[in-house]
Amino acid sequence: MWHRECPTEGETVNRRTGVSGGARAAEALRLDGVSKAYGAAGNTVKALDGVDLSLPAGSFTAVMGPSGSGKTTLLHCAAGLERPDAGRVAVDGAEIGHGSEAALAKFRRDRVGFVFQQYNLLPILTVGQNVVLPLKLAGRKIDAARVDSALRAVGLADRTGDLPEGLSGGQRQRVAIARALVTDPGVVFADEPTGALDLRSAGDVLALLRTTVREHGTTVVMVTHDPVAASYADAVVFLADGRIAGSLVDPSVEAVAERLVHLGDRVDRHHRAGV
Ligand SMILES: Nc1ncnc2c1ncn2[C@@H]1O[C@H](COP(=O)(O)OP(=O)(O)OP(=O)(O)O)[C@@H](O)[C@H]1O
Repeated sequence: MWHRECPTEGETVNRRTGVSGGARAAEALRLDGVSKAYGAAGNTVKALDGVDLSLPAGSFTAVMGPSGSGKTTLLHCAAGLERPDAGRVAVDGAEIGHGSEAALAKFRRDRVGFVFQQYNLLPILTVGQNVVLPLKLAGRKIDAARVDSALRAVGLADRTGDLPEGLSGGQRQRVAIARALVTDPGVVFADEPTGALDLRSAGDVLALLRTTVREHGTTVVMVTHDPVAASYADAVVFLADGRIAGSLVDPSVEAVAERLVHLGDRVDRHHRAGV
């Protein structure tokens, strides 16, 4: 979809953990003709309409668009949380198949990380236990050094034994980022990760995501409504009416805001015209 210097095959292999083995694809995420509709026959909403997208490994992409344009549906289909009606999705070179729910769950556990607006930490587990959870669920070896390294990366190594309730919103989101990173996923999907945070904590979380991409070669795809949040990304992909409506590389806040206004105009015109 957009281009920047793309690492060669295998170059990003576990740069974060320094663990060798298992080449990483140069293309972190690929969608070909992905469509998804909701509702019963005769009353369907086309949430995604033939979306093609290709994102390089080690990139930070924001997905933006008017309300109802399909951002969350795109994220869910790309992350294997929902099955598209048509088209193909590949994460880190592996296609999400048409297998069972269990196969889809395994795909998610092995290949993707999630960061949600409301953090989704388990309140009865400590910070360390929350971060270790994806490794446990994936049946992987519980590597204390890996958990420690993920918590150090987000600046919370000294809070391992604390419960989430003792942390601020920004700190909880940083724990959620550590939890997303601990399995070294092909792509981290973040849905409005700063939506519940004050400006300063939001800035910290966005800077952390950007550092993770820059220094560790992680690939991040973030849905946001906020042009300031989007300006932290390498590129913005715009959606309108379930279709890709353009992209912006090295986005400034002003350029993003301007595009959004025009997308809104376009959607209004479509609706007025009954399209
Ligand atoms: N589970 C569902 N059942 C029915 N319709 C749905 C469902 N999920 C999404 N839709 C519809 O699909 C379209 C796209 O929704 P989606 O949530 O992907 O948009 P969005 O861009 O993320 O919106 P927002 O910015 O408001 O969160 C909307 O018209 C929405 O009403």
